[in-house]
Amino acid sequence: MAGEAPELNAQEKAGKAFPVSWDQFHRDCRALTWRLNEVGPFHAVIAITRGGLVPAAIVARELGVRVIDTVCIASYDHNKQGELQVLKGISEAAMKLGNGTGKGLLIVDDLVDTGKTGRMVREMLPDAHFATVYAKPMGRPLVDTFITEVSQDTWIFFPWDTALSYHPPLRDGAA
Ligand SMILES: O=P(O)(O)OC[C@H]1O[C@H](OP(=O)(O)OP(=O)(O)O)[C@H](O)[C@@H]1O
Ligand code: HPA
Ligand SMILES: [Mg+2]
Repeated sequence: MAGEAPELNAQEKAGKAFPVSWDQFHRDCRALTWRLNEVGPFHAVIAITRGGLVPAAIVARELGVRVIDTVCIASYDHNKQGELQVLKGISEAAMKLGNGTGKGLLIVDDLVDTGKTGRMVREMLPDAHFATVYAKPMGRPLVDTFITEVSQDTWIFFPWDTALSYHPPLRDGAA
């Protein structure tokens, strides 16, 4: 409608960009594992797909955990959050390993932003340990262990969503 402010998506609201390289991400996952090593051992890792798959693989490798399950949740269409959709729940085998409550299980995701996704998985596994590589203030209280906090108005660009590209020099008007 005329005069109404257009709805801003998360990235437009964010404004600040925090690009993460593969190398940085790998180092941050290793740093996360150092902290998790003090908390475990864990019977299994539960990756929140898709973003949690990459850190879950690295963390599981470092911790020597061979059982990895997924909980498949979609909410962001590019950078705008919609309704949460559980596309696949936690498997019966993983549920059994966590005694039905998640005890001894490690949930891994790439980040918490509003915390909606994390909250949903916590409800499924209330006694599990929840770890993310990055955290924004709104989601932070939901996470047991994380490595780097960024402000709520920052948008994190993960290496699997980005590519190297030409950047014009400052004198040609680059920001
Ligand atoms: O704390 P929240 O505001 O809920 O946001 C965090 C979630 O959003 C992203 O997943 P997304 O739904 O984009 O799916 P993807 O992992 O498949 O990219 C990210 O990987 C987290 O899982
Ligand atoms: N970056 C990438 N994906 C996301 C973010 C973010 O900052 N917040 C929620 N999903
Ligand atoms: Mg995700």
